[in-house]
Amino acid sequence: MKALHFGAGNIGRGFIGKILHDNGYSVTFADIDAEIIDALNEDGKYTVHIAEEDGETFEVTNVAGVNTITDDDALKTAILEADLITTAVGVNILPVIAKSIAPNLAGRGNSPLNIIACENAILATDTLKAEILKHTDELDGIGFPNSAVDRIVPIQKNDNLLDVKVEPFYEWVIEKARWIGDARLDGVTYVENLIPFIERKLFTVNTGHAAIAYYGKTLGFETVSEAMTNEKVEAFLKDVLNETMLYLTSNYDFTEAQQLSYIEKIIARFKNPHLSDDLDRVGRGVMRKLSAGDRIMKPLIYLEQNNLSCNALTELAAYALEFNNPDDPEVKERDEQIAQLGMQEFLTSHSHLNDGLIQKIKEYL
Ligand SMILES: NC(=O)C1=CN([C@@H]2O[C@H](COP(=O)(O)OP(=O)(O)OC[C@H]3O[C@@H](n4cnc5c(N)ncnc54)[C@H](O)[C@@H]3O)[C@@H](O)[C@H]2O)C=CC1
Ligand SMILES: O=P(O)(O)OC[C@H]1O[C@](O)(CO)[C@@H](O)[C@@H]1O
Repeated sequence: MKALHFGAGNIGRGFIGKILHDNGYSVTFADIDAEIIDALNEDGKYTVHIAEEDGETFEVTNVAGVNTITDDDALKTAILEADLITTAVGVNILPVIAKSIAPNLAGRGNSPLNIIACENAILATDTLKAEILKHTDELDGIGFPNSAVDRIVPIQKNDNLLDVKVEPFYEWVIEKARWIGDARLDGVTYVENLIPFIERKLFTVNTGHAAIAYYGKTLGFETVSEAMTNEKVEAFLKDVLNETMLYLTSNYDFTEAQQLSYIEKIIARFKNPHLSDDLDRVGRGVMRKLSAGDRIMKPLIYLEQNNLSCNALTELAAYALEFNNPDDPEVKERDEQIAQLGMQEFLTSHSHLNDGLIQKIKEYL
């Protein structure tokens, strides 16, 4: 069985690649990073290290690379032969990936193919499919299940370029009804209704992480585990997660007790001393994280509209507006837009906030 995975980065190698390998797939990674692609082709394998006391290591073998900029023919072959295509490139890159995939779908045989976007966004596979449909309508026999992926894999530098250190926990949830074919993946949970799982993950793990990153930076911390030693950071994190719990328990069947237990496990993951995760990585892509459907604004808008408590999320929005990382191009974009439009118009057009909420955020700035 053959899989083609776009994005040979942290999640690609440390999570998706490992699961696919464990399921007997040979995995071809497609990426623009020539160094990584060359290393994959030279070594044909890499090692995944589990970040815990006496953590195990796992060899991921039978891997190869395709350079999406220079290897058109190899990319076409990989798409034609694939039983499964996955991505972990960043949701903003999906339109670019769609352009690489679409023209190569014609000519596939009748064997089942599933295409899955593994990004931190709600229904990212739908986004990818809509982009592919802009270039082709030959999608017969292709499944497009949405999915939710959860495993913390920090940016890292290892002696071997391909090796990757990951936290022990992982969860990959896939929409059952849209999966084509009988061959299911082990290590993956298939569900009828994915939305509650995606939102629970996005508005707990990712909103929580954003709270640590954006508030932790204001206190001078550099990494998540460092920031989590500070009582004020942990208290703020819990306030934020109590508010997203209100959102989640109001919209889905999760009980408060279930959500509190989920939160407790996630806070323990954030405290993992064997992982060094930069606050700058966790806060990256600030325009995306300030957008209306993402981890801060979606629960905030709902809670405010329903007169539910949302002070901590309001404060978090203010920290996100002040987050400073000169290496994040979206920080520059945010600042340019705020300078051009003014804060009021920026939050109205980009984050879809009403005047009352904007006023409350301004009180924290
Ligand atoms: N790192 C983490 O802990 C988690 C990340 N995610 C999500 O997974 C996705 C990837 O994140 P990471 O692996 O951390 O990022 P990363 O930056 O380590 O990897 C992304 C890879 O995509 C490649 N890429 C960029 N443009 C491309 C293109 N046009 N064609 C092919 N490859 C291209 C990059 O060269 C890079 O190797 C993001 O959507 C992120 O939100 C989800 C869960 C956990
Ligand atoms: O990858 P994004 O969406 O920029 O956000 C970083 C977040 O994603 C993760 O990498 C994994 O869920 C978290 O570590 C963090 O909350």
